[in-house]
Amino acid sequence: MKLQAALDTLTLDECIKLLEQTQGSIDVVEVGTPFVIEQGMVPVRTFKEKFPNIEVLADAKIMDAGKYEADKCFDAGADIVTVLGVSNDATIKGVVESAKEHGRKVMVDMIEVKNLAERTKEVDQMGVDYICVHTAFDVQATGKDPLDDLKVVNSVIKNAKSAVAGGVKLATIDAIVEEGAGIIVVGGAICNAEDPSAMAKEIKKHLK
Ligand SMILES: O=C([C@H](O)CO)[C@H](O)[C@H](O)COP(=O)(O)O
Repeated sequence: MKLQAALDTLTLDECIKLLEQTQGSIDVVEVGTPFVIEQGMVPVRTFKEKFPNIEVLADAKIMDAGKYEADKCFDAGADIVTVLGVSNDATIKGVVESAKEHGRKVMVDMIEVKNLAERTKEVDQMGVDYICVHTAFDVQATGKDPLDDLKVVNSVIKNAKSAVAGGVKLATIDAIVEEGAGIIVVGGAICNAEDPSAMAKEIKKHLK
């Protein structure tokens, strides 16, 4: 069970400080979508160079031109790239092809997938590594959390590992750990904490 820190709002210097102070706690560092929009692949290259033992995930949320866009992320040093589960199968297969060529991994983000069980079964046949349930940031305010979706995915998944994202925090981590997931993604609960490093270490203690 890995802890993925989703770095969406910190500066590059703040991220580096966090990773230096938490060595051993953060297994996967996510260059979040807002960070990619702001700085492209610069953080991916920087993290890979400075922290070769931490896996780097580029949260590109690819929706089209799967192979072409995934190539860009993997060439920059990403170990894992995200593609949206609502994308066409051809897009997901393109990302998988790129990952196989580079010897890297694919996470399918199931954000806003309506037919979750059905789509999970389909995507699970495409050679992807992780299938991630994800309560959208814009939906979290309604009180929805990703635990029920995680149960759905865990009940049908056969090949890939599950992952979970969307408002995960200290108060909800134990129920998620109990349900089980290959990767637990935590963003705001770490980045917005008074002491992000201490929070990352505390959350890591709850993982199996
Ligand atoms: O992917 C994310 C979101 O769509 C914004 O780009 C976040 O990284 C992901 O949801 C984890 O962050 P938190 O929900 O704040 O834990």
